[in-house]
Amino acid sequence: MNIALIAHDVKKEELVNLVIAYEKVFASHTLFATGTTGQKIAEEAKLPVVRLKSGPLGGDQQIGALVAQNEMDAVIFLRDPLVALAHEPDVTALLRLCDVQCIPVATNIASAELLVKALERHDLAWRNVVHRYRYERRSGTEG
Ligand SMILES: O=C(CO)COP(=O)(O)O
Repeated sequence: MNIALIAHDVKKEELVNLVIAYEKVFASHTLFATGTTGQKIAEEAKLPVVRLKSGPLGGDQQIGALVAQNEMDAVIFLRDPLVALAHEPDVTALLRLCDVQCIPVATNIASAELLVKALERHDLAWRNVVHRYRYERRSGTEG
């Protein structure tokens, strides 16, 4: 599964701690993250992360593009609910695309933990069907 991890500055430590606490679960997936979040996860949780641009520089939009292409299976986005950000439109667009594609998205640590437990139980295994279908269409091997 492809999992996107994003956290605003006041929430980065919470997200890193979540990744460390559920390291075994996260280690069995491909992790994507916005720039600074990804750097912290790589350094502190010692897991490989595909790092995209920093959120304010377009990283949220890059993850949004992956969601739009149905390539992202879950998004954990720990937002700071108490400040307005210059790139708020990018944040809103990403969350909207998750709703468009019906991609599970957690925006606080409580729902993030439920999502990780669902991953641990393989509740999202049906997404492999989506990936296989996309692969077959690309390679022209569909039946
Ligand atoms: O701003 C962000 C998401 O909107 C997060 O970006 P960084 O991970 O680069 O701090």
